[in-house]
Amino acid sequence: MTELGLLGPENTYHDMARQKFLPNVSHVLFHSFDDVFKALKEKRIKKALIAIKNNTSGLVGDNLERIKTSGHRILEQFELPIHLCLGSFKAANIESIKKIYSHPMAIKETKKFFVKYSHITFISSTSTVSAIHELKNNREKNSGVIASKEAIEANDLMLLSENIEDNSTNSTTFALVENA
Ligand SMILES: O=C(O)C(=O)Cc1ccccc1
Repeated sequence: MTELGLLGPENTYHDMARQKFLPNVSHVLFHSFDDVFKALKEKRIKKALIAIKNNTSGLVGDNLERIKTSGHRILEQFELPIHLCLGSFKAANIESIKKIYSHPMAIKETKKFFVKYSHITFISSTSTVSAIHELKNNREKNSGVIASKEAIEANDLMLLSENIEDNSTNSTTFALVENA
């Protein structure tokens, strides 16, 4: 059985938390929180690393509620500073961006930054890195993503703006959860 399951693909904030706090632990990356919870319930993974709350934007979906109602045990909690960046497929300036893909938490944590760009439509993805993949697959010129600098650079996108999080102390708490 694999030791740990978490939200992927490679270079999500979950993956960055894993690298920082649980390096050298065998792991498998899943496409959605639903898939992580399912694998934990079916005992395909021993533990899961799941984001539960952000210090300014509050709860991460219903993850904490799901952990509690499933009777899973929280073994440890880790806090990761979250710095968000704006990336695009082609060199562009922010004024030309019409559509932005990202995970709902990343969209929430940059709301103030985008207030003056009221023409932008936001589209939810299952993770910041899935958002990058959608953008790349569609080869969309006037679209952007909100993701980490690491994920934007690893996927060869243009970095348009760094540290766009509304709160400079932005951080997320990740729970290490065991199927109990
Ligand atoms: O989409 C990701 O990269 C995640 O790991 C989920 C997430 C998104 C934004 C802040 C914290 C976690």
